[in-house]
Amino acid sequence: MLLDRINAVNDIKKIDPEDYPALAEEIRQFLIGHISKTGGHLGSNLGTVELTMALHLSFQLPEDKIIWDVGHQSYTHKLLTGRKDQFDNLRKFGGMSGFPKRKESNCDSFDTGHSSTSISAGLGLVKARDIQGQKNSVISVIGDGSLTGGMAYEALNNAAKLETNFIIVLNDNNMSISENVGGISKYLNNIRTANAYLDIKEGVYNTLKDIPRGDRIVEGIRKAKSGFKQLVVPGMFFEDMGITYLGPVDGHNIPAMLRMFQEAKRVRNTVIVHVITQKGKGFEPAERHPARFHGAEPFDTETGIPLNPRTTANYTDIFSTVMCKLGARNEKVVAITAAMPDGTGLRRFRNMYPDRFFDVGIAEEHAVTFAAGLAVGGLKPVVAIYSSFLQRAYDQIIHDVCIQNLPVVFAVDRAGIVGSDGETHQGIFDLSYLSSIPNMHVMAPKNKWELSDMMKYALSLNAPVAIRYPRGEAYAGLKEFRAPIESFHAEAIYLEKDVCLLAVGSMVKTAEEVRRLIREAGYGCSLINARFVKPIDEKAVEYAKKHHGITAAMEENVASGGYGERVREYFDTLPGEGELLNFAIPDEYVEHGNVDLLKKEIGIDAESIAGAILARLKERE
Ligand SMILES: Cc1ncc(C[n+]2csc(CCOP(=O)(O)OP(=O)(O)O)c2C)c(N)n1
Ligand SMILES: CC(=O)[C@@H](O)[C@H](O)COP(=O)(O)O
Ligand SMILES: [Mg+2]
Repeated sequence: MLLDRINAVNDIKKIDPEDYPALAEEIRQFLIGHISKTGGHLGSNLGTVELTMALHLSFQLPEDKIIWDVGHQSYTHKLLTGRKDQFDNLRKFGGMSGFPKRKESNCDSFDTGHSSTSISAGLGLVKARDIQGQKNSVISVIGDGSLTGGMAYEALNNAAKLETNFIIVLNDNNMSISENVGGISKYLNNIRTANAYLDIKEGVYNTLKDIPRGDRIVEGIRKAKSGFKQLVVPGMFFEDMGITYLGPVDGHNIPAMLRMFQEAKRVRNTVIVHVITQKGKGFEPAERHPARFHGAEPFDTETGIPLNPRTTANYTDIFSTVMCKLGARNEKVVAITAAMPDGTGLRRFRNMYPDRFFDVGIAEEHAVTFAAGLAVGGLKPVVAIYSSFLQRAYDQIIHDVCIQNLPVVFAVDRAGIVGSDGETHQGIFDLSYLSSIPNMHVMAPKNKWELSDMMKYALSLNAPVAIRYPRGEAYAGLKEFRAPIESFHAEAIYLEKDVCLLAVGSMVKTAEEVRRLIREAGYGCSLINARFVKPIDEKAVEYAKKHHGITAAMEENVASGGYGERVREYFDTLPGEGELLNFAIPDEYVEHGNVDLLKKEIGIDAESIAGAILARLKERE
């Protein structure tokens, strides 16, 4: 096996060039074999095998710096930098991350996870290099999807005036997670098509040259080609900015890329190398369904069929269904996604109401201000964005939506611990960052029915509302508790003495288990579903304080600025013996791993919470 000879960075340079195709094939089989068991970002990694090999052959790591945009395509890079043995624990708690991590390897030069950051970070590394008189290369690898993000253009604008070498590799597979969208995607498509056209022409020239008077015909065509070239010359958009454009080059042809990277190294300014790759290459199901294999759960390597198909609805499914119903009821309802029509469940809405659906690309900031414009224009926008990606649009939420008190509904998916994607993707800040904004309403459903009810309620409010719900299975318990949503009121589920649990969203399910354990220990226990995190229901807090024992505020969010802190602000002003304990995520980042395991680690699982409450009750007795 060629892979057996790759145990450390730069070992690839010892491989005979004739063996590169065989090595690429071994890497593909390795990735398919491992990701089929652990899950992970399959399609993007299969597409970048040769590209990564060419980069590692052309540059000297760790001195040269490669920055992987998003970082979900960095598995081959991990393999080629001595991390082969860690793939069994890919994205598992304590195991190797699915993204580049500087703490994991000195060959990972910048941590990523969110898109469109690589050019800014790369430019920073270039400037740091130049100021310190260093000579290394800096290479930012960005996908065509990530090139729809505004930050990439801010960085290109800045990089255009550079007078030293900075290499940007545009990894163009004509896909974001789903189909790529917008003007830039169309522009890149034109380059690809024109390139294919020019290739065909080369074939025609060669044939014509061999026939009588063929030379003169070829000359005529060349002239026509020049005119054509003026219209569609590859990369003029970048060239006009002052950035050198090279390519396009076949991203599965290692010798061609090696030549291109040598040329790129000689450029004395910012240079874009446009590389064409195929997402999912080498695994037929992923080639046919690139969106499905973008982020894969464990699957059968023969068929690509998931090993553990889902049998229950998740919150995204519920949101998807309710959006279709709301769209039918009210034609002013419009839906916006930032490049996640599948992840957010909006594809069905798009299929039913294509004119009222907008995929704006990986552009969360724009999505929010665009929604504000739609609201001012008289429509009812619903913006569906994952909790951690919505962090991008904080100013837009304040400046464009909330100051004007506009009726924009934020469907905040993946709120809470998301699991294997780790630090960059945990949705653990939204309750804090949203609750601190005047005019904003923040809600969280306890179960699948409540998500539907909250969506309907949110659209009836003439103000900004955020509804946050977690990744994964929608809770189907507590069905019998479905009191209508009333403005800013919590929902009483069980009322007893001793202990009172005030739980937010996903934590209501945990609270049921906490309550069971507390009652088993001989205490009474109330359970209140908070429903609103902002404004908080003060009556519920007053009721909680009447318990002489412990009140526990429970949330899947950081403690700082979260629900518990808001409760405490009021709780401490009230008379009574009761004591408040906050159960939330401590002031640290939560790494990747199984969700239940992570909750246990940080002490927000049922056993930990019940144990802490019972211990405190005993101390008080
Ligand atoms: C700010 C932000 N929004 C959304 C995402 C989710 N996301 C991850 S990869 C991806 C598509 C990236 O497309 P591209 O850069 O072309 O890479 P490919 O997956 O095609 O390899 C998206 C939308 C993200 N990581 N960061
Ligand atoms: C890399 C990235 O940001 C996305 O692919 C993300 O991993 C999707 O997460 P979900 O699997 O929760 O949709
Ligand atoms: Mg792409």
